[in-house]
Amino acid sequence: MTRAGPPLALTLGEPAGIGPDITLLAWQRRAAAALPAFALLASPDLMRTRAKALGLAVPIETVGLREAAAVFPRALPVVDLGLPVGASPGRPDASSAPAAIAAIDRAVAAVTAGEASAVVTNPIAKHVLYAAGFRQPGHTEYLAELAGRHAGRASDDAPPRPVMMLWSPTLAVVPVTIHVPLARVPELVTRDLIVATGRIVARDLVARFGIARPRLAVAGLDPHAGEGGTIGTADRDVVAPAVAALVAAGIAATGPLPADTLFHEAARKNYDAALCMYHDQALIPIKTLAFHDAVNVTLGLPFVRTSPDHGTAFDIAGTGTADPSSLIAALRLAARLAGHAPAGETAVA
Ligand SMILES: NC(=O)C1=CN([C@@H]2O[C@H](COP(=O)(O)OP(=O)(O)OC[C@H]3O[C@@H](n4cnc5c(N)ncnc54)[C@H](O)[C@@H]3O)[C@@H](O)[C@H]2O)C=CC1
Ligand SMILES: NCC(=O)COP(=O)(O)O
Repeated sequence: MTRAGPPLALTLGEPAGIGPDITLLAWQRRAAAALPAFALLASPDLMRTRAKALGLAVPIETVGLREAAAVFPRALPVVDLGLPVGASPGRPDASSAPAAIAAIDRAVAAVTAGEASAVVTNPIAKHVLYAAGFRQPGHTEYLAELAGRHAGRASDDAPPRPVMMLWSPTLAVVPVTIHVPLARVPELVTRDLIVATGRIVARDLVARFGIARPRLAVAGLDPHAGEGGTIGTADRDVVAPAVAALVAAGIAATGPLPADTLFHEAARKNYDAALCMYHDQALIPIKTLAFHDAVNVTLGLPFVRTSPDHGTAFDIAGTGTADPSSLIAALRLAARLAGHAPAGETAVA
């Protein structure tokens, strides 16, 4: 259960959602799940109130990041952000948005300074943060912005390009476009975007996941991958040239492949990750096959970030029915990708 090195930094997320619930439940299962030490960046009062409401006997200690790993075996270590958190379960309140954002900021500062080994985020409600002025579509893009800000102190490099991957032992998928309206997907799916995304995925599958020669399956955009240009031309004119460019770059990419037959059991044996053209093309299959095992991993960052695959689940927050499995998987995967696997576990692939 214990691990060497600094703790994982776990963010507050949306306090009216199930983030506090699954955090308490994950800590309770720390021994059975062989969890690495983590520190929650949140309000200790919020966590005490939620633990009481759920009837969970979870001791909560307010700590600094340096003490978190030592405290973790006996109590849930919480780093107090010192910001008000007023939302109650199932009733999001924009006044909590600054605390949710501050937790992400603090987690990135900690991992950049070596005080945390990786960032694990609890789910945020995007519309709540948008209402409070948050300008990025989600964590994925905001983490890249923060990484760029930290790097910017030392270099003039462009901010990193973040790539969302949903990973599970059963399937890994990458949405090439993420939180955009479906109507805009055809204009946003460009050859350059597919190639840049594929290159980052291939690089990080080698570097972080230890897959020597990753195989990428690239889904077509249109039905039957365009049926040779007779059901749309995007697959012939955009996706196929992108796959050719990836192959020319030495990456084992195939496609465009019809998306409707890409995810059945036999097909999944042919690739390590599927590049999909839009959010639901990627997330529907993995959430159907592996809702409680899948983890959201951001590739392309200079640090490790994982998250549960699900959202805030306002409908069940504070009821005691939230399942912490995906958060547990996210904590375990973060430790493994950061090179701090619990004893006996090293490989990810
Ligand atoms: N990484 C992140 O920050 C993410 C945030 N979201 C946000 O979550 C909010 C709600 O999104 P929805 O589409 O409703 O998806 P959701 O994942 O929050 O909920 C969908 C359904 O799954 C159930 N569910 C989710 N997680 C569960 C768990 N751990 N145990 C048991 N049941 C669970 C919920 O009760 C609900 O019925 C949105 O505002 C969205 O922006 C969504 C996905 C990821
Ligand atoms: N649907 C996935 C999702 O919303 C996760 O987004 P992010 O906050 O991790 O960028």
